[in-house]
Amino acid sequence: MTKRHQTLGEYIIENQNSFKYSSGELSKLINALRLAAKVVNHEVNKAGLVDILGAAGEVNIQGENQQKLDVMANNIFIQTLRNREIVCGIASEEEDDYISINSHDDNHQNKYVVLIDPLDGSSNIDVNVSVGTIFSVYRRITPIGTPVQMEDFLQPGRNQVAAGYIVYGTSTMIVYTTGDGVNGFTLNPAIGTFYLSNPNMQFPENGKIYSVNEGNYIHFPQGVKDYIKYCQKEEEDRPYTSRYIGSLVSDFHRNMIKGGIYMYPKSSKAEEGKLRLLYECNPMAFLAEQAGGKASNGYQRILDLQPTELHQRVPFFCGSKNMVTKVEEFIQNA
Ligand SMILES: O=P(O)(O)OC[C@H]1O[C@](O)(COP(=O)(O)O)[C@@H](O)[C@@H]1O
Ligand SMILES: [Mg+2]
Ligand SMILES: [Mg+2]
Repeated sequence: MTKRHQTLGEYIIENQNSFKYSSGELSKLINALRLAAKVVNHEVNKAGLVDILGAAGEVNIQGENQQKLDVMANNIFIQTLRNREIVCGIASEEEDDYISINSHDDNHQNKYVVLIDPLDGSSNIDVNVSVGTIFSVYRRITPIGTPVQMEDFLQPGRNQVAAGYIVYGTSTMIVYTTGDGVNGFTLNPAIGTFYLSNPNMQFPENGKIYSVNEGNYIHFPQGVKDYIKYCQKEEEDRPYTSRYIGSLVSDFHRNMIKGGIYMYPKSSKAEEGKLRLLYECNPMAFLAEQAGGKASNGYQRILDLQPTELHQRVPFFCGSKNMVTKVEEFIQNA
């Protein structure tokens, strides 16, 4: 007799008291993200049938051509969080500036800010390869009763109270942490319910997979080049396998299950790399550490970096603890 998996709704209720600020608000917030995830999942699944593939015709603050699904996912997450009236501010990869949201009593009573990458892996949208959504949640640090400020968003990653991602792949999953381990829930599309499928997810300390866009190899710093050569060498448990989907969420998810490292280094083409600290690196770093893994910019723990801008980029090395330590050694000794 198969064990009935707990639903996400049941899990949220059962565990809300283990959250140190427990007041039910964070549970409402996770529930709102769950709803938005289902709506986006529905759109992603039928993307080829309706006119939501391709570019939207706008360029976002990153200088990237926004895809129609980037814009759609952005609108769905922002609208759903706004409607639930539990956040005082939202920042998104697809929005130039943060959005201030007032509580229904017009008195700025909401406590949480959310930072999102509404559609991660945009280059894979049109080619039916898995994509995702990434979210990061903080308690505001400016006084309740006043409008949200930029400093509420520019907090170091270690202050996150929740983080997670949704992967729209062969199955749709929501994977998140509230600082008490990482759990994965799979959507049963027939009934629209997420079930606990991957309790207490853990990064193996060592792995045999490295994920990096080797097309940029000649532009990488010497230490990174040396580490890639180390991964490819016929020696001990190597060579490792190269796997790169080109969607951070999907590469991270695979590496967390099988053991591996994801790297988006700086290069002579991109001084700070490509990934955004606030809504890509910080949430994935929080998840990684909660799952026994590690995340660094090559020199420093990602979660200890002090953000200075909403859309700043940082070099990113994340995954199995011993693999991240190894690449740091190569970078720092180069
Ligand atoms: O094509 P590249 O340069 O290898 O970049 C791929 C990386 O960029 C990203 O697509 C950036 O995220 P967005 O799609 O949200 O902009 C990551 O998901 C992925 O790992
Ligand atoms: Mg992204
Ligand atoms: Mg994106």
